[in-house]
Amino acid sequence: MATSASPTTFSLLSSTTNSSTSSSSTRSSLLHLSPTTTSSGLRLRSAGLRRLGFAAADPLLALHVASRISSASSGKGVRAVVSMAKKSVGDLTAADLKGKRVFVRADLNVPLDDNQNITDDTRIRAAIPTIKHLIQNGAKVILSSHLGRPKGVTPKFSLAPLVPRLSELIGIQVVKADDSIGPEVEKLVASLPDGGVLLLENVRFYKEEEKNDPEHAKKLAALADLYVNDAFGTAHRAHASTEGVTKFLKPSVAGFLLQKELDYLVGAVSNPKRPFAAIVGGSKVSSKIGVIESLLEKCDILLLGGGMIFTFYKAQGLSVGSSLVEEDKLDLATSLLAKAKAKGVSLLLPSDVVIADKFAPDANSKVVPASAIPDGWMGLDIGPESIKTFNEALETTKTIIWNGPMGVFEFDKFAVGTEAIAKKLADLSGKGVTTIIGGGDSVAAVEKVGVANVMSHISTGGGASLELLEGKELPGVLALDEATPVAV
Ligand SMILES: Nc1ncnc2c1ncn2[C@@H]1O[C@H](COP(=O)(O)OP(=O)(O)O)[C@@H](O)[C@H]1O
Ligand SMILES: O=C(OP(=O)(O)O)[C@H](O)COP(=O)(O)O
Repeated sequence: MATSASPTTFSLLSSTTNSSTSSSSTRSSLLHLSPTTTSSGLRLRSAGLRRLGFAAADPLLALHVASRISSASSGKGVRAVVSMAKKSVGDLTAADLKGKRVFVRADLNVPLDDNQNITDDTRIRAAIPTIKHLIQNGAKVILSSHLGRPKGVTPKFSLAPLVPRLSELIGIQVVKADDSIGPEVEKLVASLPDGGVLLLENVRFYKEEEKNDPEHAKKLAALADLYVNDAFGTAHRAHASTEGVTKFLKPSVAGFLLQKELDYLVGAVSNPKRPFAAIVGGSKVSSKIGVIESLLEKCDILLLGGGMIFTFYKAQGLSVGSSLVEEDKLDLATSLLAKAKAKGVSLLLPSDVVIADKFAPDANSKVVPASAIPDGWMGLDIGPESIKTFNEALETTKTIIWNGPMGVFEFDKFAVGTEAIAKKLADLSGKGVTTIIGGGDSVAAVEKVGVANVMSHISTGGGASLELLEGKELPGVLALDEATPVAV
């Protein structure tokens, strides 16, 4: 849990704020605020928080944040709150941008099918407002992203398939580099016209990217004059292109998408309407299972699906056949089950699963109880009984955050659980429940069902939104320049 010792953090509030008694703790913080609050102080606080989107969302929450930062910075509350806002790309005008080379880190990690076709372009569309603002103000945009988790140069993880869609959405032909650093890239940058866009090759083709190697970050930075981070989906990674590069480029500012995501998620999830449910699935078990611990501090109901569940089953002594399992997380799974019980959180694991005899769209499949997965079979979706139980649990909620599909939804046979949950959330959204979907594949699933537009918020970051929910600081955000304090 982040303590917000630094006044410049951009994380969610502490567990006291997010506890089931959040509204009363918010009020008590307000009372604590009053002795140090002057009327001008309040105005400054409000101004700083409005920049983050708090004031419109919830004045009580806004003041609570002010109070918390105020106490964390020993009497320098007003200055701290104002400085907490990050400088925005919207603060940069033509005077700052014309003719300048701007390194834009986006998260263009979109799903591709076997023929390299984009199956969901949400993340590309989300990156467009920042790119357009820059080119309309005469900047030369050097656009970068990762795709997947390649080990070295891997053609199937090239960003080349993204060029046509990017060009169409931006409205100009995007030039593609075959590398992300080096003399060839430098030549392309030098020939880029004002208002032009150069897409670098997958930044993860260099292992130095994920190591956040300073020398590598310096090479990336050498391509540009200033930096914009708009990669919310990767803001929880301290990599060379998300964090290291900021040490060498000034100003380093937040893009519109990054700001929009933070504004919504910090506001909605720090003080959720209760009961508050989280649904966690997908395949990134090792990076998400840890999040469950802190979700147990914040949620009333926790539903688990996807590849996540088999580690829990195995930890309970069940056989899981050849399903996805993280052997080194078995003890953690056991302790999480115990913790949920102790905390009175309703942690639901699917009672039945759809199993397959191979990982393929044409696999033979059948529904079995979770306790009866035979050897040689793997669980690829939640079963009908589980869908019913999950739907009933969700009926009782007021806020739901969902990250990670319930099954291998890319194969029609194993998409039923994910689609049922997507439809249920759409239905509840129509009834006033706050529904937040995070993660590349989860969003793709919701798009596939055609219900994305009815959800309260579609987040381009799965892991990032969960870490924000945990109260962790996002390194990609922390590294950015603070906004200049505004006089009110
Ligand atoms: N039971 C399962 N076994 C293996 N993979 C699964 C299972 N359930 C879901 N998945 C896979 O999880 C992937 C998405 O996981 P993840 O990246 O964690 O989600 P997100 O991108 O929404 O954060 C999908 O490609 C899906 O096929
Ligand atoms: O797809 C992503 O994260 P997500 O699956 O948690 O939404 C981001 O692009 C980050 O990718 P990473 O988890 O390989 O660092």
